[in-house]
Amino acid sequence: MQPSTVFSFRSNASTVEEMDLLSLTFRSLDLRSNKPQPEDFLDLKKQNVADRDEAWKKLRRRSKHSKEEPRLSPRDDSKQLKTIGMDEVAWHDTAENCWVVIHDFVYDCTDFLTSHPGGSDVILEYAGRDATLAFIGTGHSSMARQSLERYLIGELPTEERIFRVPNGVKLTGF
Ligand code: HEM
Repeated sequence: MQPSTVFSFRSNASTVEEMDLLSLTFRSLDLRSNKPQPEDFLDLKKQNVADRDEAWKKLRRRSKHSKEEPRLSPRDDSKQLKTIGMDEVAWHDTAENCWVVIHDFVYDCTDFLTSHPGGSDVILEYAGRDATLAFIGTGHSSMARQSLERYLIGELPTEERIFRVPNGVKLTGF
């Protein structure tokens, strides 16, 4: 029997668009991809709740039959990652010392800041904080997602995670 997991998430999203971005984040994780496809956005723009439900169901069916291996960064699951809490991450919030959290993994992007194609400012805005939604929302390529691995230094403790739980991605209510 699968152990049950309590999943809670608090969000500051107040508009429909923000909520959509939020649910897309979860949805894309549910589909085992870090990046929602353009057609997913089109489907979700539908205002009618019944239409939306149908769109979700279609996406679910697609993910069920997908041959793609489930994978969130990092690739090498056997690598023992250091556990780093948000209280520690928060101290690294400057251009000289810049950590961000994406999908519950902690990245030190200090050396990458000046070479980031999107500029250093956009990352610095999230220095010492969770940058998952921003990272997904700006539509990074698979190359960009892979390059994250180079900066990986740890992961959040289980109780602080939003996106990953010990038995895999656990998302409900969507
Ligand atoms: C360590 C984390 C990050 C890595 C490794 C990374 C990597 C990259 C890469 C490789 C690109 C080139 C385009 C692509 O391949 O998708 C890119 C573009 C971009 N990134 Fe990031 N990124 C990171 C974090 C962020 C964050 C937190 C934001 C916040 C908003 C952001 C915003 C952007 C934007 C706006 C572009 C587009 C630049 C353009 O096309 O002019 N990135 N990033």
